[in-house]
Amino acid sequence: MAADRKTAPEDGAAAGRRASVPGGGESTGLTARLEVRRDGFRVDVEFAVGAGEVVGLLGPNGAGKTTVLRALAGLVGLEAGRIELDGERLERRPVEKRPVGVVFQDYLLFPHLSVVENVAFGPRCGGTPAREARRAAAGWLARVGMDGHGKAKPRELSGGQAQRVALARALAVEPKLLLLDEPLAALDARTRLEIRSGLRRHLADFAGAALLVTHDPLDAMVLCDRLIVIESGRIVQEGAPSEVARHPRTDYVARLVGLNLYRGTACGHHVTLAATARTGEPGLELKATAAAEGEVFVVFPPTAVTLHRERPADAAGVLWRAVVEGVEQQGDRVRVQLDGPLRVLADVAPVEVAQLALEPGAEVWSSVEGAEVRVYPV
Ligand SMILES: Nc1ncnc2c1ncn2[C@@H]1O[C@H](COP(=O)(O)OP(=O)(O)OP(=O)(O)O)[C@@H](O)[C@H]1O
Repeated sequence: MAADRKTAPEDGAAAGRRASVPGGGESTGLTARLEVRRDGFRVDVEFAVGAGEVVGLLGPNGAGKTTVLRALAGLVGLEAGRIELDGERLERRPVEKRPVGVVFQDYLLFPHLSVVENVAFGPRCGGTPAREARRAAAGWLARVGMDGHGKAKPRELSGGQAQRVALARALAVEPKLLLLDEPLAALDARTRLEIRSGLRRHLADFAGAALLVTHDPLDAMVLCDRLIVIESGRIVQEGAPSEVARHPRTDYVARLVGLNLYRGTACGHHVTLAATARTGEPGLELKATAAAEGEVFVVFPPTAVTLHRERPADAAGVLWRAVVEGVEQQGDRVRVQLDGPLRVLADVAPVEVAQLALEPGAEVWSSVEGAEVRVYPV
C-alpha cells in the first residue's frame, strides 16, 4: 500500500492552510451530523472534514455515499442533524447559496453551453459580472490544462477532458467544501492514471474541505488523507488509509484491500477462528505472529495461502480441505476463491492452475503460513 498522501490535518500541512480559505475568514472545515431517509433506507452519520483535508468516502453499492454528498450539497433534505462549514450552518442556506463545489461521476456539464460558459456559470450565478466570470473561467481552464478548449461544446470533449472541465467548474465558485462523486469512475485506465495525478495536485492546492466518494482502493490510497467507510447508512470504520488497509474491520474493507479477514479468539499465539455458521464446522486453529488475548480480527493476504492437490505430509501451519469456487487472472498472479470451513482467497502462479487442476468444483488442500497471520483487537 502507498503511504498516506499528506499528513493528518491536526498535525500537518493541512492545518496550516486553515486561514487561507477562499472567501476569507478562519476556516475550520466541515462538521456534519446527517439523518436522511429515502423510502425504506436511512443514513445516519456524523463526521468532520478539516480545512485542507481530503476525506475518502467508501462503501459497497447502496451504502449511502451519494446520499451523504447530496445531503451536504442540499439536493436531499435532512430529517435531522446539522451541517456546519467554517462555523456557519449550511443546511439553512438555499442550495445555490452554499459555498460548495460538486463534481459528479458523469460530469453533468450543461450541453448547450460552451466549456468556458460552463465554468463561468457558477461565478455568474454568484453575481460576478460576465466578463470577469469568463476571465476567471479561462484561468481555471488553464489550471486544469484545458486552455484552448473554451469554445468547445461538452459533446466534443473526451471523458478525461470533460472531467477536467467539471473540476474547473466546481473550483471556479471558490468553494469551501468540494464534493467529488466517483470523479474518475467513467474514465478508461490510462486516462484515469493521468487525471488522478492532476486531481491529486488540485486537491493538494485546495484550501477547503474535500469529500471524495470512490470505489477504487488506489484512489482512496493516493488521493485521501483519511477514509470513512459506510455500510447500510452507518459509519463502520474510519482512519488513515494505511491504517484502514492494514486493519480492516469489515468484509467489504478486507475485500477492497485484498486481505482475508475473520473473527476469532486468541490465546497467546494461537487463534481459534469463529465457527462458520454456514457449514457448522468448528473454527480452525491458526498460529499468529504476535500474541494476543480474547476477541480479535485475524487477517492474512491471499499470498499466504498455499494450495496442494494431495494432502501434504509436512505442510507448515494449519491445513484444511477446500473447494474451488472461482479462478481469476490478476496481473501476473491468479486469484482463487475457495469455499469450505473457511471462505478464503488464495493467490497462485499461473502454472499452478494447470498443475493443481484449479477449476470451479475442484477439491484441494489449503494451508496458511503462520508468519503472515496478523491479529488485532475487535
Ligand atoms: N432518489 C431516491 N429515492 C429513493 N431512494 C433512493 C434514491 N436514491 C437512492 N436511494 C436509495 O438510497 C440507498 C443509498 O443509495 P446511494 O446512492 O446513496 O448509495 P451509494 O453508496 O452511493 O451507492 P453506489 O455505490 O451504488 O452509488 C439505496 O438503497 C437506494 O436504493
